[in-house]
This record gives sequence, structure tokens and C-alpha cells, in this order.
Amino acid sequence: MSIFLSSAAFANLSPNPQKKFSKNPPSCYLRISSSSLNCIKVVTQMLQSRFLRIPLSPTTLSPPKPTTTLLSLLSLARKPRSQMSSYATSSESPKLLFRQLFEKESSTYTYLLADVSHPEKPALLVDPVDKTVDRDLSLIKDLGLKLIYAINTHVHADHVTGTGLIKTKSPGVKSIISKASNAKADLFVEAGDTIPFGDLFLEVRATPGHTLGCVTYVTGDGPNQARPRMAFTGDALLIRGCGRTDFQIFTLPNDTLLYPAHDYKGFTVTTVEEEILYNPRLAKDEETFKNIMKDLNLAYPKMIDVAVPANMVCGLQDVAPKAI
Ligand SMILES: N[C@@H](CCC(=O)N[C@@H](CSS)C(=O)NCC(=O)O)C(=O)O
Repeated sequence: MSIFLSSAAFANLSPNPQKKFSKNPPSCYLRISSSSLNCIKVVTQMLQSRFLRIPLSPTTLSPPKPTTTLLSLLSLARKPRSQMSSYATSSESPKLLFRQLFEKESSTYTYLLADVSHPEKPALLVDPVDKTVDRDLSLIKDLGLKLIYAINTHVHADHVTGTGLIKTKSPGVKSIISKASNAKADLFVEAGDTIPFGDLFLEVRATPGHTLGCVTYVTGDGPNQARPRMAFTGDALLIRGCGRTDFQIFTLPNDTLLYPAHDYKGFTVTTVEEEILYNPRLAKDEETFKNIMKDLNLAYPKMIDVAVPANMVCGLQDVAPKAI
């Protein structure tokens, strides 16, 4: 079974002044198979749980299964290691040129993508760093590409973006960042937008947590687009980790009252200061935090298969698709 959602409904979009920038108009329909939806919903819940530190449901505290961890909410993670699929470690497309570049002081990856089958070889850089701009521009020149966009996944805290410097050195290049970041750029994107370069394109997905404006750029779905798809996650998801989320809540004033979405112990309210001092999970180093989360042995949420698909359509699952 496939579920059809308008991209606006899917991403809970407000009207977007940058729509002219999108390749696909907002009325286009995104086709999501129920298995993809399953995957999206589980990852969404996992990330919400991770970022907001909220147990997934009351049932999550029920008797543990020995191998159940937060990650095991992903059905893939339940497979024994020996049964893990051997996926490709790089994508292929007759059109796409892809390079992963590294800046060692901040351990930052910059990604270069270009449509080399297009006469102009239009290219974009994701998360360029000021210190490596010359290297990146020199590579782009060597490869005969035309840089059109310098894109950020978010407002970085550990390095200066290369986009400003790139614009002074290559005046035709447009900078892009999410509208939700509140940063300056030539173009602003939000969930559901697409960024075309030649016949290829990136999709924008909102992945806030590390910062409010964090987005993930995903390579397009369709003929000639990269297979497998590639997602540039910024700091939302790191390999075997994720970006810190303390920037969000713990930068609020100490007396800020915190009202969570759940409580399983009878508490009703807390403050930033209290949680900084006494939260038994967050007042720990990262390794201890990971172990605590792993050892929670959270069970598969009872309602997840019903709740998430329904909530993805605002609880209107029984209403004809046209009305949603
Ligand atoms: N030591 C580095 C910053 C390290 C750091 O905090 N990294 C961030 C992403 S850049 S703001 C992060 O989220 N790390 C998560 C993790 O698991 O390491 C510096 O001082 O710049």
C-alpha cells in the first residue's frame, strides 16, 4: 500500500516565499511507501526521544528484552550483526560527480556535488569551511565545474562557513541556508524545497535538534539521480552519534520552567537549573549517557504502528485523502 501526501502536508509546511526556487511546486505529491513511512516514523521518534530525552511511551518501561535498545526500534538494528545487509558504500549515477572533502582543525566534511553530464557542469558545495575554500575552489576549477551554490546545513558553532569567502572569490555563487536558521544568505530553504543543479537535485528535510534551523539535504529520487540516495545530515546525525542538543534547552535562563510531554514518576514541572544539576542522564559525559540510554532496554512502543502513520496525516487517516 502506498500513502500519498502533499509535500506540504508531509512536512507541515507554511507558505514558502522561496517556492520559485523549488523545482517541484508545492502541489506535487510525494509518494511514500508504507515501509518508508515506517522507517521515517521510527527514526522521527528515535530522534525526538534522543533530542528531547523523553522516553518513548509508558510501555517503554515494561520488562526489558535482553537485546532491546533505543536503536533496536529500527527493525534493521534488531538483526544479528551477521545478517546486516551489505549496502553499497558509494552512490552511482551517470551524471553525478561526488567528492567528500575534509577540514582537519574542526573535523568537518565538505561535500562537492555536480552534474557532469550537463553542458555547464553545475556544482554545489555543502558545508564549506573558510580555511579550505582555496582548496575547494581549486578542485572545482581543475574539474571544470561551475559552482552555483554554497550551502550550509545549519549555523555552525565550531568553524566559520566558507560561503562568504566563496562569494567574494566567485561572485556568481549563491549562498543557501534554512529559513529557520535566521542566518543571512542569498536563498532560504525549508522542508519540501528542492535545490536543482543541472538535471540533479537535492531535497530539503527539516532535522532540528542540534540547532533549530538544522536541515538535511537528500539527493533526489528519480531517473538519473544517485542510487543509493545520499543524505547530508550536518550535525543532526553523526556516524554512530548525533550532534549535541544542549545548545537548545540549556542555553535558556536557569529559571526557565520546563514542561515535558511525558512524566512517568508524578512530577509536573522542573527548571533549566534543576535539570543541569540533577538530570541523571544529561549531567553525565557522553559515553555514560550512551550507556544509560542503551541500558534502558526500551520496548517497542505498543501504539507506534498505528500512531505514527496517523500522526503523519494530523490524525486525519480516516478522512478521504483529498480532504487532508
Ligand atoms: N571540540 C570541538 C567541538 C566538538 C563539538 O561540540 N561538536 C559538536 C558539533 S560542532 S558544534 C557536536 O555536536 N558534537 C557531538 C559529539 O558527539 O561530539 C570544538 O571545540 O570546536
